Amino acid sequence: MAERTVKLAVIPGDGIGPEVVAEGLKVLSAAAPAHDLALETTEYELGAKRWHATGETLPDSVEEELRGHEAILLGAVGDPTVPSGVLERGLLLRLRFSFAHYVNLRPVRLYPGVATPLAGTVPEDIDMLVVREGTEGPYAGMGGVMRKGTPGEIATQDSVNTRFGVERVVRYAFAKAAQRPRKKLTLVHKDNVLTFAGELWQRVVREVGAEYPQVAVDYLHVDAATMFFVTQPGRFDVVVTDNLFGDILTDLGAAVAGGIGLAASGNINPENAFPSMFEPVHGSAPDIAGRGVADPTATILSSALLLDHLGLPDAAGRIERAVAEDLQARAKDGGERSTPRIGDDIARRVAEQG
Ligand SMILES: NC(=O)C1=CN([C@@H]2O[C@H](COP(=O)(O)OP(=O)(O)OC[C@H]3O[C@@H](n4cnc5c(N)ncnc54)[C@H](O)[C@@H]3O)[C@@H](O)[C@H]2O)C=CC1
Ligand SMILES: CC(C)CC(=O)C(=O)O
Ligand SMILES: [Mg+2]
Repeated sequence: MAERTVKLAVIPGDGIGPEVVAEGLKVLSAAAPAHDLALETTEYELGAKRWHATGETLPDSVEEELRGHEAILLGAVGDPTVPSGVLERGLLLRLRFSFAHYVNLRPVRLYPGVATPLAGTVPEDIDMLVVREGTEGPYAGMGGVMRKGTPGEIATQDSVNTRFGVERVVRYAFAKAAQRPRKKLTLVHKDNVLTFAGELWQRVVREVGAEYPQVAVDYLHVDAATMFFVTQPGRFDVVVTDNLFGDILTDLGAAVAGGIGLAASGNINPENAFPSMFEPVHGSAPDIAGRGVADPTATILSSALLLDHLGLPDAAGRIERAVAEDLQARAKDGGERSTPRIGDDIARRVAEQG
């Protein structure tokens, strides 16, 4: 009998979601025996297919069931046959909001051997942790449309920034920065224009920062930050930012660190009052879905974040090492591999480790 059973909910979702999630599960299963783990997975069919069949995005009863799991592994949601936002808001954001995933944790790390478009232009020591706020900002869903369809139409989309919401994510970011060797935190915002929200973020960072004198604090406007992600990525250690800025910055971070197919994320409820949810940074990529060409590495690394969050850092480290080895091997032979083949190769490296 395994020492620990991990109760995992799996939402493959749309597009390449099911393809990459299958590889994430393959690698998790390969890692489990060496750490005396058993995986008890329950798969939920949510996404475009269910919406077309029933009109449902996330029934209350399913949300309730998900609540009973230790963690959720998600592929991606969104499909060209469904109006934009229906699944993204009705399923993904609903889960992030309902389960208080106020930390959207997105490591941006350039692994040895991985090609970056920055090659030869800047020092390529990229190792940052983007702590994106996950439940507020312009994603909150506040706003509306007036005089729709008329020449005087006005659409507003408010950014919600509560003291409570900002402080809890800033506290998490400082705690992370204090644990890392470089102990640096950069707040990214736009306080020269978004003055109300920006001033709140600045004040909270100042106040919480006083409790962390060992952490050096920097501030960048988001436009300048995008430039420095490309021209000086080494200046970033922990980045804390709002929901929208963090969304945009982490696709850019993925691009400079070897591509969107490698970028992992966790939607975390640090208090474990609700299950945290792990997913690649990328979306459902309908342009390549069903062809077996999606890179599952982002989902595999997200599975490692999942294990780490569940207090299983050794098992997480096993997966990360296997991915690092696989990325080194790719750098040498460079051949194209299918989605399941990459999963097989990483699972084999996971199993082969002593
Ligand atoms: N967390 C989620 O579920 C997210 C869902 N979406 C949804 O996904 C759909 C497509 O959105 P896009 O803006 O096109 O973003 P996307 O991330 O799905 O795709 C952007 C580009 O990256 C490529 N790509 C993505 N993942 C890849 C992988 N693993 N391997 C190789 N190439 C990969 C795609 O082929 C595409 O060319 C939309 O419905 C969108 O709303 C978008 C982002 C996040
Ligand atoms: C609601 C999602 C589609 C937002 C997104 O792009 C992301 O979380 O990366
Ligand atoms: Mg995104």
